[in-house]
Amino acid sequence: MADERFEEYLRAPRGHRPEGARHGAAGGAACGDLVRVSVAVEGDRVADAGCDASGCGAAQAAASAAVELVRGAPVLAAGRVSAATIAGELGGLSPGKVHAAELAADALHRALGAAVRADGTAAAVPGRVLVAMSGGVDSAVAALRCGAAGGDVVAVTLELWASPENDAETSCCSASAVRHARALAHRMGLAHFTLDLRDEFRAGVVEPWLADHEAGLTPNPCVRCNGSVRLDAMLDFADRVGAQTLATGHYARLDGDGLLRVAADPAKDQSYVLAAVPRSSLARMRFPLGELAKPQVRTLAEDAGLPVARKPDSQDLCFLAGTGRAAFLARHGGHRARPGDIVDAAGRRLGRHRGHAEYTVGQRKGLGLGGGEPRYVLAKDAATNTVVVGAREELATTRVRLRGVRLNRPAEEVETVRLRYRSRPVACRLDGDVVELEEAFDGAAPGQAAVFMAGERVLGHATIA
Ligand SMILES: Nc1ncnc2c1ncn2[C@@H]1O[C@H](COP(=O)(O)OP(=O)(O)OP(=O)(O)O)[C@@H](O)[C@H]1O
Repeated sequence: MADERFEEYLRAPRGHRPEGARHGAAGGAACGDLVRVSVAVEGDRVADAGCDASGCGAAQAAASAAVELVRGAPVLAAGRVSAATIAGELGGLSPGKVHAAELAADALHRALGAAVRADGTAAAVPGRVLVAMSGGVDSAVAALRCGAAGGDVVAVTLELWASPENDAETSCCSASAVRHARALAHRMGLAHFTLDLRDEFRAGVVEPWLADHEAGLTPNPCVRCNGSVRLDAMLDFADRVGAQTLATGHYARLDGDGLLRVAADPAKDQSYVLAAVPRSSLARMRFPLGELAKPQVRTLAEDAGLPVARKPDSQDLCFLAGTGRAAFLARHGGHRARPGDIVDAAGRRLGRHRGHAEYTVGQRKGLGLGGGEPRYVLAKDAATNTVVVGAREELATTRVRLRGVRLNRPAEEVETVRLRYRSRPVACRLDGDVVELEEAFDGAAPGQAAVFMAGERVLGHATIA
């Protein structure tokens, strides 16, 4: 029986390209199998689907099975089709051939995500919530909590950046992070969609980050990404699957009047990196972890039997994982590490640096200046390619110039400012594009976000000039 179904799919491949379809591919030279799936979406259904595959018979049969499973189905049902569903449709696959079902699922989900993003429309369904699932424990528990609260949960994962040298787990055929997240969502019984935001992420986050480094700044790409790239894309996608709200695994809270508020667990608080999210977007967002501490989140995951309960937290910028900042700058920015002088505030030459972009204001280690008094980076001058260093006291500042000030409340209401992620708020007075600090702050770095607070509430943000 199993063989019959396999043979039937092999004999009659679903090999056409429907009009208006979006395409997704998986596989390639590295594994010898290539699967392409095409999906056309109208409203909230898969109007038509087709495929073409080359390589082993299993890949061809799996592609046709994937097509058969989604053709005419509601998009949410298509979002539940997993590699296991495809293998099941073929009557089961031997361990050596499961790879074919995984390729077909990857190609299907690339096509499906693109088609729903471009052409999907759905009436808002009360209680439906789109959950941003990265494959980590936080967003998985966010999804659990939405479900426990009666939500009709749909999951989405963004493919933001994939290159072999910084995604150590990238399989031969697909970004493994997306595949993990999909497997987790399916295990939780959720429909899952993949959004390919690689172009937007490169243009809107990575390129500006590279340019800011060249200009001698210390950018915070997460603030920019949340503020204008990934949340926008997911909110738009939420509309297309009938979800009125978007939940994430960020540690933050929302105030009664729609402003952002710090998380109950100060050690995990992420309100700083969400500070640039417009109020209109916040109105549609939910942060189900805002009242929880990380150990509680892990316990909830364990109780639910989630395999990611003990998964370590991500430590670095998502696109830097597995590679160093300097190597990334060199490879992607065409950044030529031009050595230059390390000088003191009076311009005296104290040593050489490897390239100013590799240093950050406030840095002490790695300056290679030998013994003596500890020295800190005070400033970087891209024009003269110098790094200025000095004693710790010289880092201290009480007046910070800003650009791009955005406020949700009058400036007079601002009580404190945070000048770096994870730094504590400093009492201040905001006056136009200058913030006067009531106590000195060490190492305000041009390019970082300044986040204005009143008590626990986030009132606005700017960039340190
Ligand atoms: N690639 C992605 N696709 C979809 N959502 C994402 C993605 N990356 C992050 N998110 C969302 O943003 C939240 C915060 O992202 P962050 O990078 O801080 O993850 P995290 O704290 O490691 O969370 P997690 O444990 O869920 O990975 C995540 O919990 C998730 O909701």
